[in-house]
Amino acid sequence: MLETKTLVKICGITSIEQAVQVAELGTNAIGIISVDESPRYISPEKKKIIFKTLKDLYPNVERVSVVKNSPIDSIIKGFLGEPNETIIQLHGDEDIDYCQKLKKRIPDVGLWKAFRIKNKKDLEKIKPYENFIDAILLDSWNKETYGGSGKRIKQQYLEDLSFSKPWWIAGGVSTEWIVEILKNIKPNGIDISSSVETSPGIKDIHKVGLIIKEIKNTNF
Ligand SMILES: O=C(O)c1ccccc1NCC(=O)[C@H](O)[C@H](O)COP(=O)(O)O
Repeated sequence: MLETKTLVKICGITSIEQAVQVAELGTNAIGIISVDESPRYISPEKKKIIFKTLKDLYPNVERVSVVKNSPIDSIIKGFLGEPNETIIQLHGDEDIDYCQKLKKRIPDVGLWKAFRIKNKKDLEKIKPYENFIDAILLDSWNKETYGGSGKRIKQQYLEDLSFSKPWWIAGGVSTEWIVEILKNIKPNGIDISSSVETSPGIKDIHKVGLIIKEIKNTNF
């Protein structure tokens, strides 16, 4: 039987140097935060340079723009011409109508929808979206920020999950949690940010290497 490897996304990259180092370590996706209140926010101009560099050097690494409740026109404007991103990750309260409208405007860019899970009921909101998005990302809920909090989703909400689209786990993922995630939760991908940082937006490349290696080398 062919083994399917769990994918890795390193999110909140803010420089070309770190984008290239992280790509070299074997990540499958790199996220850039286009949410202006985030300490990891970078401008459309800088994002364009980073994604263009990744596109040229590591074309197989997904280039993910993370946005939150942005008007569709401002997402398109933020491309500064042709998009260099391969994925838009909607990390706010975007509804299905918004997803459909955005997809119509940019059919060649993948659409991932993040759901911030506060309770069991939040999981029930996902199914209706499934036909209108390309992947699901489950993140934790907290009142201070929409993402990058370092907080985990409660374990009890992560049992027996099944979706018709590939899904990613996010929120407080660190090396201590990887075995449990791979053995029992079994997402298609793992999204990591603050556990591998020295400060918001600055990654500890050694830690990034260790966690990617652990994910890629652990088999169940
Ligand atoms: O990272 C941010 O600062 C951020 C701000 C606003 C919306 C989304 C944001 N990040 C989205 C991500 O995909 C993060 O990787 C995800 O929330 C997990 O972060 P962490 O808990 O720090 O691993």
